[in-house]
Formats: sequence, C-alpha cells, structure tokens
Amino acid sequence: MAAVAAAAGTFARRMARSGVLFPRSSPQVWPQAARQPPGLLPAQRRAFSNNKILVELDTSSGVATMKFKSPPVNSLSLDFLTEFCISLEKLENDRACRGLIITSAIPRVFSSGLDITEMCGKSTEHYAEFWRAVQEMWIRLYGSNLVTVAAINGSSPAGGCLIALSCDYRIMVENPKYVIGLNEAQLGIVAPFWFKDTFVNAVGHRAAERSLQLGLLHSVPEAHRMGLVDEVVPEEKLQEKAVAVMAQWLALPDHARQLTKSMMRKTFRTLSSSHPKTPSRSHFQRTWRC
Ligand SMILES: CC/C=C\C/C=C\CCCC/C=C/C(=O)SCCNC(=O)CCNC(=O)[C@H](O)C(C)(C)COP(=O)(O)OP(=O)(O)OC[C@H]1O[C@@H](n2cnc3c(N)ncnc32)[C@H](O)[C@@H]1OP(=O)(O)O
Repeated sequence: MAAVAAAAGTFARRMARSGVLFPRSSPQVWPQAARQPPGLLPAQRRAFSNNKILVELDTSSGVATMKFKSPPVNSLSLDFLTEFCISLEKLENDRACRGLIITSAIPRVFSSGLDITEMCGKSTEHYAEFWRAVQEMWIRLYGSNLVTVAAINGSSPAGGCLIALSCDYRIMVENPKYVIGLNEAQLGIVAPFWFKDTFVNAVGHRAAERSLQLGLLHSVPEAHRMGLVDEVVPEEKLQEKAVAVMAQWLALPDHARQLTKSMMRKTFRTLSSSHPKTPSRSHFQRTWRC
C-alpha cells in the first residue's frame, strides 16, 4: 500500500514538473467554438513535441493531431504514458482545442501495447508507478471532453487496442497484415476489468466473451464486422476520413455532446476514485517469468 502511495506521488510529481495540473477530479466543459484571444493575430497552427509524441493543433478547426513516434513499436513505457498524459492535459487546457485525432508515425504499428520490459525485473515501487500511469492514461483518455478519433494505421494489440477503444470513433487502415484486439489471454495474463468493460462497450458481451477468452487478434475486416472499429479505409484516405468524422462530431454543441459522453462513460469514475490494487511484484514475475 505504501508503494502504491509512493508511486502515486512520483507520477504526480512527473506531471507537476510538466506544469500540468494534476489530478483533475471532474470533467470540464469547454466553450462551443474554438476561440482566439482578442487583439492577437490568429496563429493557425501550434505544435509541441517530446521524444515519444508529436502534437499539432490547427487552431482554425480546433482539431489536434497526436502522433506516436516511439520506435520500434510505440510500446507504452512509463515515459510514454507520462508524455501521453501531459500532452492530453495540455490540449484539454487549451481553449482552442475541441477534438483530437490519435495516430502513429511508426510504419505498420499503431501501438504494441504496454511495454513488456516495464513489467520485468523492476522494483515494487516501479510496478506501482507504472500501473498507476497505465490507469491514468485510460482515465484521462476515456474521460476526455475532447472528441477523440483513433486513426489506426497499423497493428494495435492489447494496450494499443485499449487506446483505440477509449476514443469516440475508430477508423482503421485496410491491410491484411494489421491486427487489433485484446490478446492478453494468449500471453497468459488477464485483461483488467476496465480493459474488458471498454471492449464490451464497443462489441457487446458475446463477441467480447469469445474474443477475450481466446485472446484473439482480429484482422481488419473482422474487427469492422464485430464493431471493434467503426470504419475501414485505404491508407491514403485515413487522414481525410478522420478529419471528416471529426467535423461531423464537432458540428454539435460541445456542452450537449460532452455531457452525453460523460453520462455514457460514467463508470470510469469508479476506477478514478478508487485506483485498484497494483499487481504485486510476484504476480509480474510469475506472469512474465522474469
Ligand atoms: C497484472 C500484473 C501482473 C502481470 C501482468 C498481468 C496483467 C497486467 C497487464 C494486463 C494488460 C496488458 C496489456 C498489454 O498491452 S501487454 C503487451 C501486449 N503486446 C503484445 O502482445 C504485442 C507484441 N508485439 C507484437 O505483436 C509485434 O511486435 C507488433 C506490435 C505487431 C509489431 O511487429 P513487428 O513490426 O514485426 O515488430 P517486432 O515484433 O519485430 O518487434 C520489434 C521490436 O519491438 C519489441 N516489442 C514488441 N512489442 C513490444 C512490447 N509490447 N513491449 C516492449 N517491446 C516490444 C520486440 O521485442 C522487438 O524488439 P527487438 O529488440 O527484438 O528488436
């Protein structure tokens, strides 16, 4: 328990060093239209970057694009998760931003999921901090007031699939080599209940039961058929489609859409208010044999 508390403190300090407020306990409601401060020349584009993620915000449309750029496979390390939360928080605090498109700058991979090297041979405190960061990523993204669109341009197993599932809409590139799903059971581990719930919310109970028990990674057409992704497009159409979908969602009044989203996703507050126990060191070691 002390380790969990220490990890919470460490993660909070990482976020605080970035200048980001932490944590935010309740959803914020943003103005309906992107606004420029009066008297300033409108800067059409703003960008910020770290060594894991690139973010570009088009202030005229209010749409930001977040590109994962952590070779080789955009695995979700503690550093990646921290940078993700910082970037998302910056966008949420930017009154010019109303929507977020998440995609990958790495060819053929959206995200390979949790970084397996973070779950081997580390201290109890590290596991606790890592796990806290995984939860925080999901809480912030699933509960975000922004319109979130996943533009999935590569394979997206396990934690990568969770990121896509946490968005409001998923568009995936048609490619016979790409797969998506929660394959934890294949790895001999169990997807946490909040992974499972997010999956069930997208595909329904029966499809989720089969897919999760078998740890299936689905082809793109199969993922589309079962509702795991909403749309499938050729690679060259991905960005255009993501922008079009975003425009459709942003055409609604923010407050009505945000409150509806918050109502539909209210279960996330359960986890938010009571972070479940961090898996023990022996659990990690047993699972990954390290
Ligand atoms: C609870 C606590 C106790 C125990 C754990 C139990 C539960 C908690 C966790 C539950 C939730 C877990 C969620 C997860 O996300 S686990 C991670 C699951 N991810 C995967 O299974 C993906 C594995 N990777 C792939 O399938 C392929 O790599 C991928 C993404 C399709 C890309 O293929 P390709 O382009 O061919 O690239 P390579 O396979 O050659 O990989 C290149 C390079 O990257 C390394 N790598 C791949 N995935 C990961 C990863 N997830 N973490 C870290 N590193 C990864 C791979 O080893 C290669 O490295 P190398 O040094 O050999 O070049």
